[in-house]
Amino acid sequence: MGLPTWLFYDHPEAYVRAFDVAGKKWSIVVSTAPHFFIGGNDNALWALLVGVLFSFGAAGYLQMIVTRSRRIQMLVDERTMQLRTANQDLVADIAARKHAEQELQLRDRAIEASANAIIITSAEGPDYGIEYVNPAFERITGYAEEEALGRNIDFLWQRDSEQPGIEELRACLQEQREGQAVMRNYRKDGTLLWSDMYIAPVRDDYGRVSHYVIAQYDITATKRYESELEFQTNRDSLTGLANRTLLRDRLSQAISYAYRYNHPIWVLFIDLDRFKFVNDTLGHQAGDILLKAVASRMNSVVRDTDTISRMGGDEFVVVLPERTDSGLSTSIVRRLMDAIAQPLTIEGHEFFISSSVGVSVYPADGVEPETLIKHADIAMYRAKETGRNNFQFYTSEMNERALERLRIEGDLRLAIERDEFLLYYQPQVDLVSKKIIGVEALIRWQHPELGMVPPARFISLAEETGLIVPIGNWVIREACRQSKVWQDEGFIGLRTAVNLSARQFAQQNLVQSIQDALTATSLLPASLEIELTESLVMADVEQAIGILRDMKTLGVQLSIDDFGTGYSSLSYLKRFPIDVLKIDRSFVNDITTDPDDAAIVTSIISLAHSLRLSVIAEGVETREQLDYLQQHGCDQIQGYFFSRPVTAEVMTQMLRDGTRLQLTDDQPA
Ligand SMILES: Nc1nc2c(ncn2[C@@H]2O[C@@H]3COP(=O)(O)O[C@H]4[C@@H](O)[C@H](n5cnc6c(=O)[nH]c(N)nc65)O[C@@H]4COP(=O)(O)O[C@H]3[C@H]2O)c(=O)[nH]1
Repeated sequence: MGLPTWLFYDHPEAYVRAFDVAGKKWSIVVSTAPHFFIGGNDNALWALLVGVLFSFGAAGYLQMIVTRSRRIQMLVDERTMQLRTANQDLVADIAARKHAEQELQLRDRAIEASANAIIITSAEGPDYGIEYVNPAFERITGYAEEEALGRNIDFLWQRDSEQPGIEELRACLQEQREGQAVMRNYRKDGTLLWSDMYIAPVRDDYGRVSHYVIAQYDITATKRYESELEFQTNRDSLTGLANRTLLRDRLSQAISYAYRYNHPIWVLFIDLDRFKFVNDTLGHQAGDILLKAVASRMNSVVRDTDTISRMGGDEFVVVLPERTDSGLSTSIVRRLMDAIAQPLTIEGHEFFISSSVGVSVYPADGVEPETLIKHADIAMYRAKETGRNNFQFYTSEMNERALERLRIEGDLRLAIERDEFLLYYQPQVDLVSKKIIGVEALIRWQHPELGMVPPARFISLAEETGLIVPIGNWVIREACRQSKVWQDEGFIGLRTAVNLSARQFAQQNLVQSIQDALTATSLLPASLEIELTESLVMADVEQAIGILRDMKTLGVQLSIDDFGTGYSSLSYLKRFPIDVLKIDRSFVNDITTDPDDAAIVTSIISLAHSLRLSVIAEGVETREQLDYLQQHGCDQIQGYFFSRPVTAEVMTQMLRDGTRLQLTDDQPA
C-alpha cells in the first residue's frame, strides 16, 4: 500500500500506448515521475502539522469541556435530587408536627372536656404542688383553679388523715410508680366526696419523672348505693344496729386481731328486763320506739371500734375488743346498763327499763364467735335468775373478780365522804448527813370490812373511773397540811413528796388545785415535791414540759419516779424542769446480784449528776444495796432498810428523835 494520493503534489495520468510487434503485444507507458508533496513544501508541511495539532488540541479541549459539563450536570442532578428528598422530608415533618400539634390540642381539649377531674402535680417533694386542674376538678370539688394551684393535694382530705389510701398515694410518689386508691375527699363546702384516684408518673425527654397525673373519679353515688346495700344486708332495719350477719363478721375480725395481739375480747349478751310488758300494754309501736331509744343510748356509750348488734326481739349483743390505750372493765358494762336504764317517756308514760347482761371472754370462754355468743347467752340467763338488772360472767372466777371490783368501785365513791383514806409516810434519808430530809406520802384505805387496802388494789380502778381526781386532790391537800404541821414544829427543809396519776396530770386545773392546797395550808411551796412517773411525762413530751413549767412557777419541787423503766430520751430529760430522779425499785433490788442492774444504777446516778439533779434510790432493803449506792455517789435512799411507810404520828416521832441512818463505815458512837 502506498501513501494516499492526496499527499502527492502532481500526478497527471500516465500515457499508455499498446501495439503489436513481431506478434507480441507491446505497450509504452509514459508518465511523470511522481514527487512527494511535502518535498519543497516545508511551510505547508508545518502549517499542516500545526493545523493537525491544533485540531487535536481543540478536540481535546472540547472533550474536556464536554466531560466537565457532564459532571456538573450530574452534580446538579444529584443536588436537585437531595433537595427534593429534603423537601419531601420537610413536608412530611411539617405534616407530622401538625399532626402532633393537632393531637396535643385534641388531648388538651379532651382533658379540658373530661367529665372526671384531672390533676397534674409537680414531682418535686415535699409539696408536690398542683400545676394544673381541669374544669371538671373545679366542678366536682368546688375549688377554683387558683385555689388549688401550688397546693399539696392533701387539702382534699382535710383532717380525715386516717385513710389507707393516703399511704398508697404517698408510696406512689416515693416509689415513682402508678397506683390507685379510694379516698374520702371533701368538697370546698365540706361535704364528703368519695373519689377513686389513679396516679401515674409523667416522665420528661430524659426519662426523669417531672410530674404526676391524677385522675379523680367521683364515686360518691356508687358508695352511697353500696352503703345502702350494705346497710340492708348487714343492719337491723328498725334500729340500724348490726344484724347477726355483721355481728359474726365483726366478731371474727375482732378475734383474729385479738389473737395476733394477745388481747382479750368481751362479748355481752343483753336482754331488756321488762320489754314484754311494754310491748303487751302499749303495743308494738311503743315497743319499737323503746328499742330504737335503747339502741341509740347504747351507741352513745361505746367506742367506734365496738360493735352493737340486735339479735331480734329485745336481745342485743355487744362486742368489746380491748384496746392498747384502755383495758376492759366492768365499768363499761355498768355504763351500758345505766344508759339503758335512763327513764323514757312513751305516749305520756314514763318507763324505766333495766337489763340483764351475760359476759363471755375471749379466749377463756371460747375462741369461735358462735361459742362466745352462746356462753354470753348462758351467762345472761344466770344474771336474770339472780334478780335482773344485773350482770354475770360466764366463768365463776371472772365473776368473783368482777364482784370485788364492783364492790371496791362502789365503796371507793363513798370513801372520801366517809373519811376512810389516810396517808402513810416513808422517810427519805440523805447519804451524807444520814438525816431524814424528806418523806413520801403513800395513800392507804381503811376499809370498814376489808381492813387496810393497799393502793395496788384501788389506784388503777380509781384511775379508770375518774375517782382518782378527787382522791388525788385530797392526797395533795392532806400531805400539805401534815407537812405544814412538821414545818411549824421546826422541821424546816423537810420535803413531802406526793404521787400524781396520769388522770390527774391531764386535769385542766391541776396547777390551780396545787396552788389552792399550798395557799389553804400556808405551806412553803419548796416543801412540796410532786412525783410524776417517767411514762406519764413521756406520753406527750411537749405538753408535759408546759405543765411542768407551770408547776415549777409555783415553787414546788418536781421528781421523776420509776426512772429507768420507761424510754426517756436524754434530750427530753434535759428540757424537763425537774429536781430529782428516783431510781426504780426493780433496779435497786438486784443491784448486788445482777451486773446489768448495777450498771444501770451507776449510769442513772452519773446521768442525774451531769444534769445537776439529785438522785434517790427507792426500795433499798439491804445493807449491801445501801453500801453499793453510797459508794457510787447516790444522794438519798428510801426503803424498808431504813423504814417502812409509817403513820404521821410515827413519822413525827422519828423526826423528833432525829433518827439517823447507820452506814457500814460509821464509827460506833
Ligand atoms: N418491796 C419494797 N417496797 C417498798 C420499799 N420501800 C418502799 N416500798 C413501797 O414502794 C412503793 C413506793 O411508791 P411508788 O413507787 O410511788 O408506788 C406507789 C404509787 O405508784 C401508788 N400510790 C401510792 N400512793 C399514791 C397516791 O397518793 N396517789 C397516787 N396517784 N398513787 C399512789 O401506789 C404504789 C404503791 O404504793 P405502796 O403500796 O404504798 O408502795 C410504796 C412503798 O410502800 C422496799 O424497800 N421494798
